[in-house]
Amino acid sequence: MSNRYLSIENVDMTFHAKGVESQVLKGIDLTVDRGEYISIIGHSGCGKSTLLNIVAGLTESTSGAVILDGKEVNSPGPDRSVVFQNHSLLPWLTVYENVALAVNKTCARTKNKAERHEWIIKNLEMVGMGHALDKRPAEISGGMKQRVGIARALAMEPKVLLLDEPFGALDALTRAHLQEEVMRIQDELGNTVIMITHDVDEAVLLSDRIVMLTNGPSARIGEILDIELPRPRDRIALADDPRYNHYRQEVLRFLYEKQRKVESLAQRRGAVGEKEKGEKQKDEKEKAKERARAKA
Ligand SMILES: Nc1ncnc2c1ncn2[C@@H]1O[C@H](COP(=O)(O)OP(=O)(O)OP(=O)(O)O)[C@@H](O)[C@H]1O
Repeated sequence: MSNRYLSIENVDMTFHAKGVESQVLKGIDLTVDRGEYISIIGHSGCGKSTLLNIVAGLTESTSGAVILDGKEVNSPGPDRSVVFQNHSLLPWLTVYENVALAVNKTCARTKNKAERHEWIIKNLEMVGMGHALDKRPAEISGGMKQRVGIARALAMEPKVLLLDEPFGALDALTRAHLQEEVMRIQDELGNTVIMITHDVDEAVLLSDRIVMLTNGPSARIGEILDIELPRPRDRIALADDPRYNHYRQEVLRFLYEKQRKVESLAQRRGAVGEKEKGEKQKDEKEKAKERARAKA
């Protein structure tokens, strides 16, 4: 049953930079149910991060609205925590202190000091970082930093977790481990998640729905694919599952079709440009001949 926990309503985004206006998003409509895992996929530069930033309240849309649990989103808030591709941990704080900073801010009224301490440890243990509480970011690997970032985001108990290519900077093995962790945590906590990814397998493995954006400018939602694979999901078993491969093909087909359209548009523009150039050269030659004739 749909409960429209989060709704993105007719969102447009136009940037104005150095006197140039560029429309990035046009008429984005999407509703997300509580506990749903949504991936957003689309070609580079189409506006995925812009859309996520609008939901996060970091960017104000030109028109339209984002409604979360009955309230309009107008600014960043603890009900939406964001994990970026490159960790945003404070380098002078330890792993524990990085999470504590967020927890002390968001749970000051709901948890006493001892409860907050337990909560910080619990969230770090959930992502397998309970052994490194006193390490500073420079002393741990990229994958570990992302784990801490995810623990920090989860510890804030957000209504929506926003993940902007959270595994994009990691090697394949670390990436796979973290995907497993996120699936396990998702099964346990039932978070509502919106994740940007470029990775088709990752999108199919983790999502309930994949939202595919058309190429910009003025990107729209091109298609939405329901991923009806039972959970928990096992990547090895899914590799031979015809449904899994069908979903992969669907996303790839969408991305390649969009790419082909862009290429043929660019070729057409190039051909038109060449034709115009040729005609201009012909005109100039004719004019030069006329001038020569007039002189004679
Ligand atoms: N603050 C801004 N001012 C002007 N233009 C911007 C701003 N932020 C983003 N853009 C432009 O909006 C377009 C979409 O950018 P965005 O980062 O949302 O795309 P994306 O799909 O997330 O890209 P990628 O997959 O490469 O990360 C780009 O052309 C970008 O240059």
